Amino acid sequence: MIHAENVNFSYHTDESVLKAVCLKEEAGHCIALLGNNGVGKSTFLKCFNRILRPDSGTVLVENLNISKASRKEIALTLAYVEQHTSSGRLTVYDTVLLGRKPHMKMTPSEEDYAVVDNAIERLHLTDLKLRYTDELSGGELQKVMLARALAQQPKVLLLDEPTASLDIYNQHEVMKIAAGIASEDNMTVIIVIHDLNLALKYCDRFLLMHDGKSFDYGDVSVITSENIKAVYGVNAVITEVDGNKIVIVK
Ligand SMILES: Nc1ncnc2c1ncn2[C@@H]1O[C@H](COP(=O)(O)OP(=O)(O)OP(=O)(O)O)[C@@H](O)[C@H]1O
Repeated sequence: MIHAENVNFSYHTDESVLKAVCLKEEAGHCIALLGNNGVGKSTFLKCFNRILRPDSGTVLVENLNISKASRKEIALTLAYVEQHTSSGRLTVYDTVLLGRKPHMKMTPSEEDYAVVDNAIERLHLTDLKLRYTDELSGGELQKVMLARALAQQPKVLLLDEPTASLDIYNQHEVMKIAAGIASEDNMTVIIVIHDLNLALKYCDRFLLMHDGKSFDYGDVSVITSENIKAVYGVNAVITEVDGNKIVIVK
């Protein structure tokens, strides 16, 4: 279970970026974090995993209070793939192996290697595993960082625009994998995403943010023309294709 309660944050100015943001959910859901540019989605993810310290409010993952947890406890609980990934000069394999750091003793165990192999296979990176990360395309690197986060075996996976630099095939691949991780591994996956139709196809919960606040939260029923107008300021119609809701901006 995750529970973010009344999370407030400002960046050294009087202006609040997050205003009492709340999010409570059982494990096993893939949650889309939606809202317009600058509304505070990335800031919320960073407050969630204590890269930033909220001014007030709490974040609980199961019984762990993130504001009081050690760095090791946080690394065993939360994995985060940031929006703009960069890499040093390591192979893909060694980069993914870094995800095992919180679990590792002095040297990697057989289990560590098995988890890394599994993450690499799950992201279809086997052919790239001996390549250096600074020689990959942006989309390939994005998938490597997701594999590293998976290798961490967290309870909560935080993904900031994971599909931003991916082609249409890989956008769907990554979202399918993210949704699969949530349902099959009983993990909570929180994804900042701008593409509403990708979110609708793969996520089962939606947090709509507006003006630094949680505007609405719930299953697919919260994606309505009214909410889209209120949050994004655009007129949209909602229709269905093959049982999936889709949004068409008028
Ligand atoms: N390091 C920082 N210092 C000061 N202000 C910041 C900093 N990072 C972000 N902000 C501001 O905080 C607000 C929220 O930014 P944030 O990146 O969380 O928004 P977002 O919803 O993720 O946006 P986008 O969809 O464009 O990625 C914005 O007004 C932004 O300018």
